[in-house]
Amino acid sequence: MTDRNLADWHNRAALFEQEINKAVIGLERPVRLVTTAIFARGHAMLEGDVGVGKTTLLRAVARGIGGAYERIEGTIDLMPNDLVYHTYINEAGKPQVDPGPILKHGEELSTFFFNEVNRARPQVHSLLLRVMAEKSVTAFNREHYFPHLQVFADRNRVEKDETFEIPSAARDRFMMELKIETPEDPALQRELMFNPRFYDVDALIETIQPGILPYRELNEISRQIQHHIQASETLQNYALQLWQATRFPKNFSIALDNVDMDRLILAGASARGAGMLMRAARVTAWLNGRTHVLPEDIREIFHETIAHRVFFNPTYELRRTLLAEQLSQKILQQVAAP
Ligand SMILES: Nc1ncnc2c1ncn2[C@@H]1O[C@H](COP(=O)(O)OP(=O)(O)OP(=O)(O)O)[C@@H](O)[C@H]1O
Repeated sequence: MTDRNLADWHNRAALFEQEINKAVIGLERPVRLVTTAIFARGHAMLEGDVGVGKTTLLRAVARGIGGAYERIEGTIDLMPNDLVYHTYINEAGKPQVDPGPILKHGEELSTFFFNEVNRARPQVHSLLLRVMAEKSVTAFNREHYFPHLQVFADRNRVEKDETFEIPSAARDRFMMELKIETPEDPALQRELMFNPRFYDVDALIETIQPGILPYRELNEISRQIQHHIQASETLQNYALQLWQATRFPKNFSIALDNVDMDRLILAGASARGAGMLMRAARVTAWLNGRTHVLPEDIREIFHETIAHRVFFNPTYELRRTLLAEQLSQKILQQVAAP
């Protein structure tokens, strides 16, 4: 792949973001983060209330990259097999087995949206984990591969009844956790409320130019970006310090109000998490038009790639969202950028 190719992909990425921002409004930052995850080939957890545009965003993404899109609802009675196949009585009155949402598009599956993932049972989470990590499942006596698959999940954060928290290991496999919120700008709120364009999602998605980022080429372009975008030794030292600060915040004089810093952290970010931080930072540098990562590229994606990997003592877990935000902020404040 040549520099010209990368430059061409850079233009395509800009067009892609522009098109997605036509379908969902006021979500420029989440759209940038999702674009980053796409080029870093990472899965993402979306956090947001109902009806804030998550499905619209992901359908727009699927149209922008091409390939097949599937969405599944997490429910308490969902079984792992429901993802793989479904059985029913066909018109001839005979039992029939059809491939389920994961299998039915084969290698064309590019975007899989697991809505309300915390309503599904742990057995379902473990299947999802395997699909995310290995991009394959075993079914009908053979292995099925999904080399272009990217998983997006959404966690219902309003209702906690009958929910199953995603285990730490599963959360670590998500490259990012990002917030999707209703825009605060009154002009955008007026648009969403009164412009009929936003009432019909199917028509809205149709307006997006299809296949701007051909999904079959994303793995290769992602590899090229990781090789092409440099991280100097000084930058590496900075990134290492940030990682250490998630493990031993006290060593960096990080203190949060009303928190015993000796007890806050059960485990800091994993090595996988630290690697994902740099993968995302390289893509951010590339999207920002650079050939070298700068501290600001890391800072741009630090919270979304790292906060969900830091495990708090159970006494602090209840206040996780707030504490995680404060911790990220303090780390970025206290670790001196070169
Ligand atoms: N920021 C936004 N930009 C464009 N449309 C939006 C936005 N927020 C909400 N909508 C509109 O609100 C409706 C619901 O959006 P959508 O189905 O994408 O939400 P959701 O977050 O996936 O909700 P749920 O979790 O209930 O499925 C759609 O008609 C969508 O066009």
